[in-house]
Amino acid sequence: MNLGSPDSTEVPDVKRYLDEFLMDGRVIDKPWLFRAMLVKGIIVPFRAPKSAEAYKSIWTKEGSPLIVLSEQLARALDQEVEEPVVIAMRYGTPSPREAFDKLLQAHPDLKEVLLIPMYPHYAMSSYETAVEYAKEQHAEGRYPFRLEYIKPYYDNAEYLEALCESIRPYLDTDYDQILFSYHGVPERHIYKGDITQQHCLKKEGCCDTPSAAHQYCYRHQCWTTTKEVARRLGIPDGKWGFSFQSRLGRDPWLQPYTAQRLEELPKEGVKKVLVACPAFISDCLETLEEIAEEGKESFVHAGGESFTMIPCLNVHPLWVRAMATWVEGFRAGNTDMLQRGSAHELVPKGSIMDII
Ligand SMILES: C=CC1=C(C)c2cc3[nH]c(cc4nc(cc5[nH]c(cc1n2)c(C)c5CCC(=O)O)C(CCC(=O)O)=C4C)c(C)c3C=C
Ligand SMILES: [Fe+2]
Ligand SMILES: [Fe+2]
Repeated sequence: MNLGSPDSTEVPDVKRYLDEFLMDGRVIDKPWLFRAMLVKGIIVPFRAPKSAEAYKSIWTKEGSPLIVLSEQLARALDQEVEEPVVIAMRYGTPSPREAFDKLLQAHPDLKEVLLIPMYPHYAMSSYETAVEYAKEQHAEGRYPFRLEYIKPYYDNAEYLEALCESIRPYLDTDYDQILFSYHGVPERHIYKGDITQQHCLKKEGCCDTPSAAHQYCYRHQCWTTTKEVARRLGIPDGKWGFSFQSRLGRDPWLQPYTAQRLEELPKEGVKKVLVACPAFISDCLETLEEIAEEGKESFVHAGGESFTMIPCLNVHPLWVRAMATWVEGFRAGNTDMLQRGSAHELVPKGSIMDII
């Protein structure tokens, strides 16, 4: 299950998509009336034409890269495992319901479905909203099969191996720094998801200090993936960086901001940069347009000489194998990779509960 894209690059389709996306209370966590006025009155009308132009610059003849690559990944996994594989999207199509119906039509005796979120890290606005939406649609449809889902895999050995191998060839080139750029979230989301309510962004070095909060802390999980990849690939300190992209609005989001770092790096002597985006499994608008087009332009404009975006895992054979290993484990009754519960159920009332 991935995020989803508009049906086409036409402004009305982009408007419909942005409306569904941004009216999600786990993405813009404001009271419904305020959110509706903000999203329908300001963000969608102003953003849709710009987003449509951005989508046009990455769209392929088969459609949105995110959907096309998700479909290719499903086909590759289908070849690797005995079980049938279909895709679902959080916004747009195919919805989890359409995916469940398709599976059930072809396999009327279906007993269990395993959902693999295309998000290695837990965030209220990505992993949690996808899983909760699939759970809702599963319950509403009264399907005769059980639904289980893979937990965030930011520190999973098979995932990290695939990610490292997808990056390794680029490290043989002449580069000054590799920047790990993750999709950002508002800092507020991190405070809300802290099940201890006293750890995240409240203590110096919180992401390196053991805490029960880390099970649901997006920043900790992105930090862990970065440190593990750097360690496994032997990238020396000073040759890697960590930042967050795609900020929307004026509230503080996780920092440092990728856009700002790409302008600062040439002045710090980093003239040749590699950028990896591990929050995304499939290349999409945020990697192909925001990083490879806009990010490159601002880096070069600030004095950078060479900019290389490392593709996402997409259909990398080791990534397909990693997923196949989880499916095979599930088939054998191993529950290690299954998610149980969500931050949404654990944080004290008066925080995440407020958003609904
Ligand atoms: C408040 C706004 C947003 C939050 C929070 C957010 C979190 C978040 N998003 C992804 C993954 C993707 N986001 C993508 C596009 C996108 N994201 C937002 C806003 C927020 N995302 C918008 C408005 C858009 C649409 C495009 C635009 O107008 O900028 C995509 C790409 C989709 C595609 O079709 O290619 C992905 C993927 C994560 C992982 C995340 C939290 C961790
Ligand atoms: Fe996003
Ligand atoms: Fe944290």
